[in-house]
Amino acid sequence: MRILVAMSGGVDSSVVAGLLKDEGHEVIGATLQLYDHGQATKTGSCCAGRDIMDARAVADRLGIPHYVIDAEERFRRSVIDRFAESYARGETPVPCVACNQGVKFSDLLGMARDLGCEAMATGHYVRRHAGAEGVEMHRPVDLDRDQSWFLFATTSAQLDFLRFPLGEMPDKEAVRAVAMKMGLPVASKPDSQDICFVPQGSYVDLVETLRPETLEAGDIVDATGRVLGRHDGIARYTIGQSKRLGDINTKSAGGVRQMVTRIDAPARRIVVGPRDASGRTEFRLRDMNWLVGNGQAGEARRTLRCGVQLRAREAVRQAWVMESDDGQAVVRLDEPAWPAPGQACVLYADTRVLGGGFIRLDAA
Ligand SMILES: Nc1ncnc2c1ncn2[C@@H]1O[C@H](COP(=O)(O)OP(=O)(O)OP(=O)(O)O)[C@@H](O)[C@H]1O
Repeated sequence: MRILVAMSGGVDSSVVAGLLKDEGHEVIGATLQLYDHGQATKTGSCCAGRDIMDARAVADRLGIPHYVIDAEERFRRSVIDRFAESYARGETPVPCVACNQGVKFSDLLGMARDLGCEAMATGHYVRRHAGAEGVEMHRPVDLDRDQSWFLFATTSAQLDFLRFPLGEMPDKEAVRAVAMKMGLPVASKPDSQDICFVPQGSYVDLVETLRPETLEAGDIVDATGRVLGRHDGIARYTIGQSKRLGDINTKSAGGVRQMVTRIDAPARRIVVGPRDASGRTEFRLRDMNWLVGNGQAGEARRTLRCGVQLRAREAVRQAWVMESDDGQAVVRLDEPAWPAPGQACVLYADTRVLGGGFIRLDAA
């Protein structure tokens, strides 16, 4: 079949292109130019200028056509700006979900269809296979590389069209070995970093440029509003954090350890509370995407007993999840946890992704 491969210039998607070519498919490579390469001098990021050249070199080596698509404006609006705005609301954003939905699985997927492709493949580590109800999404074999949490918003229609050949790979070494065997020029290239558009760990600089108020100092208060100390910008904090609280925790040596329980963005305040008393068992999800049940009009709303994962690298917790109005859901955890608004809550049944949504802690 004719298949478009989303090529980042990294090892993973290069191997995907090679594997599909070897299987006899008509492979077309496409790389998104996601931001200004004049400013993007970092290495190891998925979208720096160097990576476009790498993707082209791999395509040449494989003898496949390769397109470069200017998605800079789209990426800036739907990923980078929203990332900063989310911090300004006191949230902890997940930009990779916005990128998958707002760029890769929209613009690029549309281009694949326009080119007459029957599928689009990426180097994401996730498995997709046919089940009784239709196509299912599962965690990959290599759980260390699991990207299913970042892909929860993939719709059933998108999933139908997508392919993730690396989901069955045992580990990254095996992927590199394939790259080596195929003679791909990127076989030894370092892995990309967590957030492609920020240099190593300094998302704060970017957020400060776009929304300076999120890095202004403010008060750290307890639940009653009593001032306990000062912070250096709400964008540096997330719910459940106990670092960066100054001497609040050392002062109370012998006392109860404090952690962030709420980020009050309008008042620029960080609210803290004792760990054991501040967890919550109930919260809401917005923008739900369901990959289970048909959800047609007239069907009963979904109520699931399942596992939920509240952060990218966190253990699964047991919960009830009840579908509610307007694409929302209510989560009721067995044990208290510290969900952060803006993060994803992904629903699992063993390895299968049942759906997910974004955490909201406000009452609405
Ligand atoms: N700039 C881009 N253009 C086209 N596709 C991309 C781009 N960046 C990422 N992708 C696609 O999304 C997948 C997952 O991206 P991610 O940033 O997680 O990269 P990765 O897991 O390090 O993979 P790789 O080794 O291919 O960079 C990639 O394997 C690729 O298929």
